[in-house]
Amino acid sequence: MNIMTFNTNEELDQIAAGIFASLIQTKPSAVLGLATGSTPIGIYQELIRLNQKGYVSFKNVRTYNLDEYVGLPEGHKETYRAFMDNQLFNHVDIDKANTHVPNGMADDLEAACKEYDEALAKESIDLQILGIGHNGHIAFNEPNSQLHAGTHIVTLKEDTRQANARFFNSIDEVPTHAVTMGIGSILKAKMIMLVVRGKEKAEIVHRALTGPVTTEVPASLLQTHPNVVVLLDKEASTKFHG
Ligand SMILES: N[C@@H]1[C@@H](O)[C@H](O)[C@@H](COP(=O)(O)O)O[C@@H]1O
Repeated sequence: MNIMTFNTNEELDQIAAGIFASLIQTKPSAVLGLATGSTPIGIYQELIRLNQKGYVSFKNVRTYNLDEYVGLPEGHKETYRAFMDNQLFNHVDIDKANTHVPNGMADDLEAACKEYDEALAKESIDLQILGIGHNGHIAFNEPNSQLHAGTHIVTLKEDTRQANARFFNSIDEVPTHAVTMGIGSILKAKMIMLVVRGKEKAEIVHRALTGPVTTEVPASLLQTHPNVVVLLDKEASTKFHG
């Protein structure tokens, strides 16, 4: 596992976006696994800049997002579809038909999960970007005695809802459920980029990457993947330097 620490968020964003850009330059029809949350925003901004300057084109790129809230109405600004449109897709030359976000509004959510898995089964994600939750979750795979391999519906933990409440008017508006890609699909990606920022994540990222591999810390499963690059800001990296 390759762990890199950056003094500034700008440097982290540039290197991370550079890894995406060089993949797309060598493989214009690359398949990207994308994430939401505050962590990837700076990286997406850098990708927008590279796209607008003509260094990289998303014309033939296909994307699959990790997760989506259940029950938010279409167009709600906190749906992960709206997040992706606003933070990346609306600003680059990607064909929206090539962008995929799990459907959290389907009448039959189980069928929608199955459909997402069928689409994923036909693809091979070249590069998957991940953030980490305060409790060690990746996507919305919450700590548990067992984890799911495929796309499934999850009940969000209270601490996850609290952490995400900052994007809503109040905690009561934060959905109680989500649809998430499973750990199996995430680990199938050819390369995984885990990005972690901030001192409040220093402990959990250290535990996930150096502690026991356990479903109680879903990100610890990344230790079993052969090609993970970890990008940390200074504050998130403190436990690695003693
Ligand atoms: N489902 C998302 C995750 O994919 C994300 O990695 C995590 C961390 O979010 P942030 O980057 O805002 O700290 O929270 C959310 O719950």
